[in-house]
Amino acid sequence: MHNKRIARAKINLSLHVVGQREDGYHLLDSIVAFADFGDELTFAPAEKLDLRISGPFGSGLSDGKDNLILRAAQRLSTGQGAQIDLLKNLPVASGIGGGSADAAATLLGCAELWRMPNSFDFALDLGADVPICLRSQTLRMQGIGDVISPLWCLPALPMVLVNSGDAVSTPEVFSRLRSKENAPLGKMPNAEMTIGAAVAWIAQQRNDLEQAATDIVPRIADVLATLHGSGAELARMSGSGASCFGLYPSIDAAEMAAMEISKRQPNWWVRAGVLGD
Ligand SMILES: C[C@@](CO)(OP(=O)(O)O)[C@H](O)COP(=O)(O)OP(=O)(O)OC[C@H]1O[C@@H](n2ccc(N)nc2=O)[C@H](O)[C@@H]1O
Ligand SMILES: Nc1ncnc2c1ncn2[C@@H]1O[C@H](COP(=O)(O)OP(=O)(O)O)[C@@H](O)[C@H]1O
Repeated sequence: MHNKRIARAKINLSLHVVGQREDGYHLLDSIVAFADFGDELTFAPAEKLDLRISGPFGSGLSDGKDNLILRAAQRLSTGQGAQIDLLKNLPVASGIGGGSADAAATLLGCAELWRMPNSFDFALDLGADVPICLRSQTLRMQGIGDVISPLWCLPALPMVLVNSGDAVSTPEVFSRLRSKENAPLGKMPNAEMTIGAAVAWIAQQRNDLEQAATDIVPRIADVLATLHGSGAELARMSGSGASCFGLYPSIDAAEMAAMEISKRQPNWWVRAGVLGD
């Protein structure tokens, strides 16, 4: 009856802002991949909906109705309850979609517990990143997150993810963006690439939110410089920040770099892992 899910961290390998809708939401063109680590959620039968939170980033996160987990469960429930336990391993409000990944894991976990079909046409209302987190696979995201296409050309990518402890508000970053109409993603290769070719192609793309986020949190520039200094072949911010990732030629190189960064910056959150399906 119980079930357990990993809400994998989402990384925007590139994020182009290509326009703005009349309701203020920005149109994106983004390549998204998922890490092999994330928050851990368990779902068990219960009379009512209840959420318990633990883990390194659990304190300060509300376990009330505003938590995306309870919002997702409430939206799906037709009266059923569940005991949901969250081990919050991912930093909050950090551009890696932890809240959206938790919401997506909750929809899947509760649907299994309640023997309901996996059909969540309301997912986008919970957050722009929830539909992609339901897929948790490498993909291209367009529109505001509602247009999703699979991507086969990227190999598994060794990476290090770093957060300096600075939370950034997504709406604030978007509101500071100077140019709202930028070039879309470059032409996509149609055959699977080597790690080197993939990194070279990703390097030609951009994160259009990086400058606006760095204006709010100047330390993002230090995080990027540290990743470059640790041997990353590419370093970039994810989402609206402030987490940044580096890509490396091998998992050994990524693990060595993570150890080196942790030694130099013991207060930063640093994780080595692999991005891909
Ligand atoms: C920017 C992205 C890129 O993957 O990632 P994060 O930085 O959040 O991880 C996402 O689009 C974020 O998705 P999500 O965090 O679910 O956003 P939402 O809760 O729907 O939106 C929060 C607010 O951000 C702004 N917003 C969000 C998405 C978008 N395409 N345009 C926007 O202008 C709006 O002001 C909105 O009210
Ligand atoms: N389960 C949850 N995990 C993380 N954040 C949550 C959750 N529920 C609600 N939130 C709220 O959602 C906002 C965005 O959080 P998050 O998804 O971590 O950001 P981002 O997409 O930038 O990584 C935060 O301000 C946080 O307070």
